[in-house]
Amino acid sequence: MKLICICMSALAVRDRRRCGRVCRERRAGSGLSMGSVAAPLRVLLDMDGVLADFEGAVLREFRARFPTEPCVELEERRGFSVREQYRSLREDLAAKVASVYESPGFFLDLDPIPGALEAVQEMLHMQDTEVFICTSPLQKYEHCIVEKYKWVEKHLGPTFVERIILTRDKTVVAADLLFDDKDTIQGAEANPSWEHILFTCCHNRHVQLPAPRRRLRSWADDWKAILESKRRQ
Ligand SMILES: Cc1cn([C@H]2C[C@H](O)[C@@H](COP(=O)(O)O)O2)c(=O)[nH]c1=O
Ligand SMILES: [Mg+2]
Repeated sequence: MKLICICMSALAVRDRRRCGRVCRERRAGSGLSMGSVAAPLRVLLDMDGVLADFEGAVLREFRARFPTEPCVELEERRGFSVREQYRSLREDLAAKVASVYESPGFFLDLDPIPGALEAVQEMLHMQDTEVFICTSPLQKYEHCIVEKYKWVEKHLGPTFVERIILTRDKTVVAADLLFDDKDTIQGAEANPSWEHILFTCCHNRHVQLPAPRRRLRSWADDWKAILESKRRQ
């Protein structure tokens, strides 16, 4: 059953969030009460590192363009920023690795993460579930932005393009869940409405998550159980 709160007519983000929580509490209880109806579970999916293989492509293209330079193997990746890890190898390698992911065609040609496209399609067709892609463009955004749109159209179809949220600050987007490979997500909103599920990627494998934070190890892991547990909250 689809959930829409009557009090949601006030479209302010904070109101929508409060409303969602109230509705879920009521769903878990004995039934709906006057003034509220069921609201869908809203899921945000990050793109790079969750749907699209940014890290694999950086390494492959870096090796192709700079075959004599040292590089960082995926097993050696630590920390979100590939640029900073290359800088720690040698200062000038930061600009070289940036030139790889800032090149035209880089974002369009990213391979899908195994199982991601199938999971997204399945999620999209789940009842009481809204799926959006929530992705951050590079600061040097010339090719990145249009290629992210084209990637979604190519791999998920033109209607999914309507579901892209492009923002440098994901904390201000209202949702129930955010699947993202970045271990720390900060922004203007100190208490985002979503629960961040850390999607395992080469650079965050070694991060120890404090309870009650949760991970999804891959798209073969039980993402449906995470959605269902959130619905029950
Ligand atoms: C240096 C560096 C940059 N990125 C970029 C790639 C994307 O433009 C954003 C993250 O996008 P997402 O869809 O929110 O994952 O930052 C990166 O991912 N890793 C890096 O090391
Ligand atoms: Mg990411």
